[in-house]
Amino acid sequence: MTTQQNTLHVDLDERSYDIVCGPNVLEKAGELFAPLLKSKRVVIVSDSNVAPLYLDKLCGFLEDAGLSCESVVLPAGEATKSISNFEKLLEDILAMGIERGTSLVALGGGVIGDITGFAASALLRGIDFIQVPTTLLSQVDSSVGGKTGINAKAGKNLIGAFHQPRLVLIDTQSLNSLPKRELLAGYAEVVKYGLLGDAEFFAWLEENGQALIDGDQELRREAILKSCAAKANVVAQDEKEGGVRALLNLGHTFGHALEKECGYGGDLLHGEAVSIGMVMAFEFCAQQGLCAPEDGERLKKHLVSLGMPVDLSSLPCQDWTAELLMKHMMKDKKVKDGKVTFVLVRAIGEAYLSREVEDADLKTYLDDLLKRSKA
Ligand SMILES: NC(=O)c1ccc[n+]([C@@H]2O[C@H](COP(=O)([O-])OP(=O)(O)OC[C@H]3O[C@@H](n4cnc5c(N)ncnc54)[C@H](O)[C@@H]3O)[C@@H](O)[C@H]2O)c1
Ligand SMILES: O=C(O)C(=O)C[C@@H](O)[C@H](O)[C@H](O)COP(=O)(O)O
Ligand SMILES: [Zn+2]
Repeated sequence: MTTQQNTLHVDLDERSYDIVCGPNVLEKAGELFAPLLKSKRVVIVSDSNVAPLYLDKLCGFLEDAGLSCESVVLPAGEATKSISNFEKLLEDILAMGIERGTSLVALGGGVIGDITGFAASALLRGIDFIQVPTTLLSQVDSSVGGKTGINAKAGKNLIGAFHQPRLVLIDTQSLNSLPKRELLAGYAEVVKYGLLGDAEFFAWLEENGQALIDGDQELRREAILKSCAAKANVVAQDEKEGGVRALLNLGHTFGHALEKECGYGGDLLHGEAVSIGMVMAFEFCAQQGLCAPEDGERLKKHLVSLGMPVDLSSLPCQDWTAELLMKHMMKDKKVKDGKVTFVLVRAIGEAYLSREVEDADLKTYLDDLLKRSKA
């Protein structure tokens, strides 16, 4: 069995950690976790889809290395990132009688990573956790960087903490069981790295995206490593999003507003919202004369060629208005003195932050978009 593995490093002083990526690296969980743990005890948090596939395997590898393994399994899906599920998760873990040396392990996608990391940040005033991401989205984005949290009635990810993992273990083989819709949703965050600062990577994705989605293991590994390296570099410069880290939010101010409006029940996945949100960012910039319209068209063409959503017309949730979406955008964590910080684009590979967007211009764009999507 191949275990060709690569290691990247997230450089954050005493909170630094490795990202270990490769096929079948799950088998190495015991030897990789053991030196990092403060005690031999780990609690694995997973979801109802992932647990039947990988929980026993992971536990087995940990037990082979002399570690003890308990688990909590949450329902699958975005709705799990709620205050009530968070409360239940904390109570369930506390009922196990954990100590400060106990570590949590997030085994699953971004939902499990986000809620588990947040639980780790809060339990006993902070315990360690390890990320074992099993979706493309979580392998290229959510497992790295320490943003943890849950959704609130007011909006997406509004309750949380920065809490870095001790290790990210990416077994690229786990993507073989991932449904195609989820793979494509994760691919949106891969495309994001090209758009925000690496036009060459975007061109590489235009060339290789289809084969990657179709299952080429080597291309997947390359794209995951490239994405993680880009994210690690940004996070090392700006751990708590005082500046440059906000670029990782390209497409998210629009995307999170759409997610909030669709509810968190699976009608619109996070990555799908990001796909549409990035196209909206390019369209808005083209309308404002900030970016050539051809760049947005090129982006759309690539996303459409893979079967990804690029506009609102296909979505089952359709009750939105420009005012409603703008109200949701005002809940964005990048709002300062009542103004949203937007991630805008000059071209593919050239994103920048702006607080100059006028409400009237945004409303004109959204009104026009909504009219087009209902036509
Ligand atoms: N913290 C961050 O920096 C960050 C970054 C990006 C996204 N996010 C968050 O991540 C979440 C989305 O993550 P996601 O797209 O991974 O969704 P997810 O965690 O809901 O996983 C998607 C679906 O795939 C299933 N699944 C996971 N791994 C599988 C596998 N290997 N085989 C079969 N099924 C599998 C899950 O059970 C779920 O049904 C959102 O809440 C988003 O806000 C956070
Ligand atoms: O890590 C970051 O920083 C990101 O913005 C990555 C995003 O892909 C991710 O969706 C993140 O959770 C959004 O952050 P938020 O602060 O807008 O909730
Ligand atoms: Zn995202």
